[in-house]
Amino acid sequence: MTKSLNTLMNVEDYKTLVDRYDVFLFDCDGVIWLGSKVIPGAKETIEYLKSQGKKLIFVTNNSSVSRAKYAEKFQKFNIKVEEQDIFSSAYATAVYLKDVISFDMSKYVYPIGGSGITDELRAMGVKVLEPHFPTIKNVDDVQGIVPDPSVGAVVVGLDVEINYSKLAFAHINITKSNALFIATNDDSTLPVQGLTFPGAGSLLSVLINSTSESPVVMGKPNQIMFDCISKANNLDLSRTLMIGDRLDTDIEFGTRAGVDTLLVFTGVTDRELAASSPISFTHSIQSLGDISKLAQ
Ligand SMILES: O=C(O)[C@H](O)[C@H](O)COP(=O)(O)O
Ligand SMILES: [Mg+2]
Repeated sequence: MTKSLNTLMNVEDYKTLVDRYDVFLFDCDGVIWLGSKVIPGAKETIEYLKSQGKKLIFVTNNSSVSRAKYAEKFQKFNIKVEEQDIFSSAYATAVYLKDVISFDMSKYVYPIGGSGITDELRAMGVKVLEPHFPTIKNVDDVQGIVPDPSVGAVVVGLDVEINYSKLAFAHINITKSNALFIATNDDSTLPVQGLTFPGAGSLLSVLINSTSESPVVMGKPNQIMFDCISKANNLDLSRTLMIGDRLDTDIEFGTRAGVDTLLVFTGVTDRELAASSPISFTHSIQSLGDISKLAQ
């Protein structure tokens, strides 16, 4: 017997949902947008929830840009979101280094990923290493990549410009410089318009395999992300809802935090996967945009 998807079907269901919660935690990729395309109705739903006095917080595992750049991305869709209401895995990484493990700030972090990691680390006073190794063109050049004792941590996130030199430098510092091995997130895939591509977790698997080390992972479903949110917001967990498209990150994140969850089918999860997965969720809905029917 396949499990019930508890799908919200009509405006009565949507109204009951909206009245039930005061705080809405939104995943971004696959819920609000797919790459550069906003999900139809998502903007209107966000505006409707704001008009109802709800607290909206955005929680993304995507470390490619900073919270400030995400606020600009929302603005591009004409959605006004304050930077302090956006929590990303890159920000959680910076908090972890500075406030959780008291990272040796005389050391550098070597980042594999987008500007989000560099910007958030630097904003927290963490030094970021500018790559100074050769981009190697053949296997004989690889000895030009040597451990750098000033590297105290390697941080790995989604990097659309990944290459062997970056992986080799990260590998040699994790294995020879005793550098901490940290991942912003380990999502296996990245949802784009109707497709999925290799995610941060798939890139990460190269280094997990080569170093035989397991990274400390910052993003959903891990506690550090929720600690960042609850430190900045006084949440009533019984009136908080986590909305996401991925079962093993978003839904698991909400469940571990003790809040209800709403699964959407506009990202990486379809009904078949949801029905067969052992991961349970409180409600499901085809799209976040459906809730905007309450505004009509
Ligand atoms: O590969 C990745 O990094 C993830 O697919 C992507 O970042 C997920 O972002 P989210 O759905 O948490 O906004
Ligand atoms: Mg997502």
